[in-house]
Amino acid sequence: MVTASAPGKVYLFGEHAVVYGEPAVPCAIGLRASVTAHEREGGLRIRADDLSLSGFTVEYDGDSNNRPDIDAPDSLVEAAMGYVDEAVAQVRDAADAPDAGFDITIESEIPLGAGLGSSAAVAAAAIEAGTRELGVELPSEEIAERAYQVENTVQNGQASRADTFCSTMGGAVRVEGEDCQPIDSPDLPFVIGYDGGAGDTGALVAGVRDLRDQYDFAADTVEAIGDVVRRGERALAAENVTEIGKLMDFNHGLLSALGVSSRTLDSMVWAARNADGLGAKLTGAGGGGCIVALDETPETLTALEYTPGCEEAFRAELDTDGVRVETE
Ligand SMILES: Nc1ncnc2c1ncn2[C@@H]1O[C@H](COP(=O)(O)OP(=O)(O)O)[C@@H](O)[C@H]1O
Ligand SMILES: C[C@@](O)(CCOP(=O)(O)O)CC(=O)O
Ligand SMILES: [Mg+2]
Repeated sequence: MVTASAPGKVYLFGEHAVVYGEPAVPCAIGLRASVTAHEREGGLRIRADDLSLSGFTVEYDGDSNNRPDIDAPDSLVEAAMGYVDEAVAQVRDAADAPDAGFDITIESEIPLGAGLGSSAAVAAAAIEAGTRELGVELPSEEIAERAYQVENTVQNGQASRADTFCSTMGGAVRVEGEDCQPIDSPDLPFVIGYDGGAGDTGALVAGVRDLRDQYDFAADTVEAIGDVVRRGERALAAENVTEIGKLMDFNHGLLSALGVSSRTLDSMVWAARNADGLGAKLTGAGGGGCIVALDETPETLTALEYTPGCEEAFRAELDTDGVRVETE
């Protein structure tokens, strides 16, 4: 039996635009997902008590015609189980063990569908745990690449390597197309606001793609996000936190223009701005979930706690530890 864990992340800059080849800078944070894999005689049994479908436990054999019998719409169940299914497919492929069966248990501190990269963390941790359980040790680059394949399949061929590379490597990273690099970052005073909601990553990515196809100015907006990221990288290298904050504000405006913000995400961003934080933006796919702000003082955290629609506000730190084996 092997347990592996991987961190969630916030996007300092560049989500959505990264899907179209612009650069992005996500940063791993100290909230983790843990996956335990135990080899069994064929089939798959998955226990995922943190999964938001009313804490169900499912048992099924991995046959797509034989879905778990639970009281939730099929599309929701399929989207929810997709990441684990695909991660197990990657494990079987990597270990050249097409018939390997597993008991998988997932425990996670990362809110689901909230822009903190729970899917990437679950995928990376599941691939590490599953392959180790079969006696195969993958280099971290391969775990990242296989976790990306998981996201790309579940998001219908519309994913970037940003979340999965960040979760696998830890720390701050820069991703542009296939070019993925760890980068230096000062300790940034992240404050996260969470509205208790979730967005559907695949649908939000598809919405931006449609806008981009329909309007030149939407395509220009995606490119403008790329420009913000390039300026952001320079600010990060210069450890100019004030400039990083200003660019985060700009990045949020552009994401809003692309239709991926929401009333509560906007309220939380404005609460952070009114509290004189250094900058704030939604993180991840959007639609609902989390914003990330920068503030060294307690003001933003307090303001978010009093913002209608904000369910939880907390500080987070850059976590330099990527995917790791916890017990073997
Ligand atoms: N604790 C968990 N247990 C099982 N699956 C999980 C867990 N956390 C995340 N997942 C998977 O990740 C999906 C959410 O990923 P996504 O929509 O990309 O949002 P995000 O990555 O922003 O959290 C869930 O539907 C589920 O498939
Ligand atoms: C919108 C996107 O750029 C990030 C999605 O992040 P998350 O799954 O919401 O944490 C999609 C991607 O890069 O695959
Ligand atoms: Mg995700």
